[in-house]
Amino acid sequence: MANPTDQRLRIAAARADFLSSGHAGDDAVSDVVAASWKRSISAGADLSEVEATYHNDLDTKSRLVRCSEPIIIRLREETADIPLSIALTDGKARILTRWDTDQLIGMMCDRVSFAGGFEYAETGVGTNGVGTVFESGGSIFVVGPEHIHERLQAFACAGAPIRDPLTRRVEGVLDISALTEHSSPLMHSLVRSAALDIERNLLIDRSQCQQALFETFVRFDTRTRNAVIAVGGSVVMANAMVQSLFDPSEQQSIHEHARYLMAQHDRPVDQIELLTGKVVRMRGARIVVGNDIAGLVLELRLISEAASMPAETGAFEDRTLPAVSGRCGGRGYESAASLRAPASPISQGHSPAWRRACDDITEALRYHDALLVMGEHGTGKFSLVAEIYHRVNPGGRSFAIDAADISCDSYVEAEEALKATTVPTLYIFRNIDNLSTDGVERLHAFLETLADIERPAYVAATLSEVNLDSDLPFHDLLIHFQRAVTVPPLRHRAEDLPALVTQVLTNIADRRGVRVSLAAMRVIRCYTWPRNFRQLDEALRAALLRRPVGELQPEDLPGYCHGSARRQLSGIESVERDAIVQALLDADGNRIQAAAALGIARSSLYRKLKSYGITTL
Ligand SMILES: Nc1ncnc2c1ncn2[C@@H]1O[C@H](COP(=O)(O)OP(=O)(O)OP(=O)(O)O)[C@@H](O)[C@H]1O
Repeated sequence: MANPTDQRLRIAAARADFLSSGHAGDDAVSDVVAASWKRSISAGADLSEVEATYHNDLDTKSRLVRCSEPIIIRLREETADIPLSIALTDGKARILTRWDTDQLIGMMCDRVSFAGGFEYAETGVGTNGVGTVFESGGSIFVVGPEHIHERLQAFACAGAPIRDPLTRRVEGVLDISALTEHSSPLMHSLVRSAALDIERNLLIDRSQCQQALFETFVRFDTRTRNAVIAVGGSVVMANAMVQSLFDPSEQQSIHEHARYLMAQHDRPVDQIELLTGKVVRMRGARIVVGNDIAGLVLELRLISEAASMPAETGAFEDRTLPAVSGRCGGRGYESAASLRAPASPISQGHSPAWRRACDDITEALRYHDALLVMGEHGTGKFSLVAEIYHRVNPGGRSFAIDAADISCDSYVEAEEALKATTVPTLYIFRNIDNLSTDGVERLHAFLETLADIERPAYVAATLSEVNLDSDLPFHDLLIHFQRAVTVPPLRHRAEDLPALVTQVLTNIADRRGVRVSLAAMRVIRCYTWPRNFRQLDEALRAALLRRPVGELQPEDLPGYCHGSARRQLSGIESVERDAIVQALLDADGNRIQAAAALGIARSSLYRKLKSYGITTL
């Protein structure tokens, strides 16, 4: 066996050859290292400057950190005599925590930005004990000149992937780094066995979540004769009463609604009407383990067997969308002709959360309660309130006033005109979370005047739920409202989606014979639609440009529909995701061909597919 110094000299020579000729030589370095050098160079890594990007949005209290901590503490104790740095990264090669057994190695690591918050992906830093693990999918020991980057050559780094025990997805990397003169091949074994121990802890933690869910389910089940369900992750449990009271499609709707409640902040208490007319009251508990929501256990009471569905037709014949929309900015008022009414009533829909929102809005308008309508952008908050109002008050009028208009000077004039209306009128203030302090004061004064005048006035305001936890000025207005309703996002209306797609298609391609194929509908169902109706509308319009008549296919839909990434993608990421979707479509879904066409390693392609949530191709 060659001594370590000779071996490092051979590697240094191979690296120099590679940099001048592009070939890694025959056997001085392993195939994994040679492939990493090639990737690093083609990614354009600068070999003289460490380009580790800094991130300040890391989750340092994650399940991974929690499960890793005891193992890392043990590792630190076992290696206390050797100058080492032990680092843990998240699933994007970003360093979450680093522990040093010696000050000097800590300082050396700081100098090359191997520290909390920095990203050690191959694209920025070249071959290393973190990024190369993500690219190769396996553990690695990178010593001295095997680092393609000059400034990392003083180090020896052993890295091992930490996989989720059930999905096998790489959740992070455990890395042990030392100066080359202090390194030993044992570092590689140490890091692998510690990573396995962390995986074991992840498994125990997951089963703790399931255990907590199961125990709460059993507790509920023993203290009641009612139906009880538990949902969490991929688990669904139900007692015998659920089976005898509800058929499979009703159970499906209940599960869907339970998952919706799980994502809400309020106590899980609700009453819903199922498609079959059964009215179900649900009340339960959210199970939290550490920072994670493990699931929801609900006790279900059947309130009535076949309550009639709220009238959706008939009374709707003379429905008009907002009769008048107030606009200011020098243009005075204009008719709401631009607010195009969908071909059929918006309030039609069978998802329990949607039915619930419709019923609550109807009730609030009947009782003249000032109403806050919350939900994501584009869920149809405004259109729904306007539609229900015109159904409840067939002769009534409505004014829609946007936050931006309240903040502008000509609002004073608009305000006077609004107050002069004598017929029953609904005032809908849109997106009040966007109001400035000045706008809030104006609206506050207007709402106070409205409360004093003696004529039928209805008030509703829309806002985006994400801003509820903020300290934005609109909070001062909340005293004017008696009721709050949440309009669910499209992704929580799975059973309504086919009808909604048809509705949007009818709006935009009225008389053309256009349908959506089953495969395209599958893609639409899988996507999360963060901008809801507006995005669905855009996606279907884009699809119609590709196929103006006939049956829309998956490939007609924009690239992003093929992913389910929940996070907001940057501009570059969106371009990359679209290129990947196109390459996969061109290659008929063949990953090897698509990777070759894109010029990236197959492992990189798989990683990107996961990161962008591309699953339907
Ligand atoms: N059921 C539906 N079918 C078809 N189109 C709909 C439906 N509901 C809403 N839309 C359309 O979706 C778009 C967004 O609706 P709306 O403005 O009512 O949503 P919003 O939640 O108030 O949005 P924002 O929060 O962004 O103000 C509108 O163009 C509207 O016509």
